[in-house]
Amino acid sequence: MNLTDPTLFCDRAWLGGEWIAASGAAIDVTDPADGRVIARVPSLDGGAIERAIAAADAARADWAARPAKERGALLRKWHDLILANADDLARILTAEQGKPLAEAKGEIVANAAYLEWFAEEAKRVYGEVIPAPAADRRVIVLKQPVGVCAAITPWNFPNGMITRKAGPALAAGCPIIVKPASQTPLSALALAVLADRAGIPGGVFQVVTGKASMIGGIFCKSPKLAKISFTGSTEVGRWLIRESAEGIKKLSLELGGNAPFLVFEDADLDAAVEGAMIAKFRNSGQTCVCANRIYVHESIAEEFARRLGRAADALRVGRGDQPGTEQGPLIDMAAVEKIEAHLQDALDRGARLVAGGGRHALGGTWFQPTVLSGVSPDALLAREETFAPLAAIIPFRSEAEAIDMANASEFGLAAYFYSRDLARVFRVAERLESGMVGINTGLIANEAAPFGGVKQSGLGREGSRHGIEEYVEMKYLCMAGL
Ligand SMILES: NC(=O)C1=CN([C@@H]2O[C@H](COP(=O)(O)OP(=O)(O)OC[C@H]3O[C@@H](n4cnc5c(N)ncnc54)[C@H](OP(=O)(O)O)[C@@H]3O)[C@@H](O)[C@H]2O)C=CC1
Ligand SMILES: O=C(O)[C@H](O)CS(=O)(=O)O
Repeated sequence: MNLTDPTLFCDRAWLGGEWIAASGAAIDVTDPADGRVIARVPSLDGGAIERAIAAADAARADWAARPAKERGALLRKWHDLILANADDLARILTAEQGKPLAEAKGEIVANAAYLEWFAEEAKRVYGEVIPAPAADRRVIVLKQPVGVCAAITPWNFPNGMITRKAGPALAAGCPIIVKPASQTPLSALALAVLADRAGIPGGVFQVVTGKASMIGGIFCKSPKLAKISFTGSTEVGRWLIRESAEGIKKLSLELGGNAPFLVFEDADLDAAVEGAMIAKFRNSGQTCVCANRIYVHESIAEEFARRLGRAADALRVGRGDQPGTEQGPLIDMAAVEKIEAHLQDALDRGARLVAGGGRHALGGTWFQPTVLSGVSPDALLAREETFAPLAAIIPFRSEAEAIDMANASEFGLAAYFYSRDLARVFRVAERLESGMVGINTGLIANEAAPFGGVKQSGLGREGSRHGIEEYVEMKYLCMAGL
């Protein structure tokens, strides 16, 4: 990997301030570009997970009692170390996840910004003094950390999904235990090396690796653990709700999406194509906010398809660590099989192939950036998240029809639309059923904005001043006889 600092490549779990090497059961970490095993990380047993929770619980009071400014300073130091080591972190990320190096570095830098943001927000967790209904009373609201938290994170953003959760948790005064995806634990462990270097206590930020259902089960049942923040599939999100029901855990869930992308007849077509390329093909189509259903007004649908197809054909497909690569491999063969099923279903229902259309000549899990036009609104891909580089163009006749089709989904994470008509911009933005709407842009996430969904796309928000509220409880003090 040619790391400037080889100590960032770490294959041990970070538990209570100790590095735990694999002894017995282990998880192979592979490079999706060639299937080569690049590391083996421990598959911890239940006892180790309980020890991590105990270590977090032991660290809880001291961490919560530290002045917010001090917690913020440590977060800031961690942020600075991440930026200083961004090139190495990007190499590790690309090796285990496959995305192009430039995108990997983009993920790291853009999401380190959440640490910087919450380092500042730590100082602004304000309580309230509320005018009381009686003269002898005072109503005061304190905001206090919820307690020990766990984060379960996915493989598509192995670095960013951790800083987005750890930033607000640590800022609010909560220790956090991270269970990264088994396919991409090395980015999480590199972050732990830097957290330790920044001076964040061992029990306050931990990374455990192992069997997901076992670890998730312990998180859900432990009375010492107050909250779980999860990003991943809706299926696992539902499972976490069920498993944690007994102990009434707090949950933040960032689940599946099925983003509609609407292009109206008054749109700037070049801008819409550029936005669709980002919203569809970033991370090879493996983001939860990826455009999955592209609805284009029938008067411009063919022209839009032609331009999008040309742009998709021009994408440079290759290994993420090769200069100039714009599209890396998919994470695994299951992802390849899913895109094939969605593609075949759309073709069977009459769609026309504009670009790509199958596995890439590179073999493995590479897939050609693919564009379809004339897709039926009933196609499988209109109902299920494809999570792969398949852009499906579905023509529409009227604004009302476009909005109805966009909202005909149980998901509601992101939506996008392109229009230059100001009245339409407000009308459509207000009617779309999603937590986030990109208007004349295909890129919406940033640390200052509340990221999250409605309907079955999840619960809670990450980023912005609202993000830290997920990690604090209100306590109301009722003062009488004054
Ligand atoms: N919202 C988003 O950003 C994401 C959405 N997805 C969607 O989900 C689909 C499937 O992807 P997949 O990776 O399987 O997603 P999962 O939801 O299975 O995985 C996400 C995380 O949850 C963990 N996990 C899996 N099962 C459990 C469990 N029972 N209890 C606790 N944690 C668990 C995984 O661990 P482990 O890796 O060890 O199994 C991983 O850390 C994708 O095709 C996509 O549609 C996927 C990833 C991110
Ligand atoms: O897949 C996700 O979780 C997000 O889409 C990542 S991003 O859009 O915020 O970069």
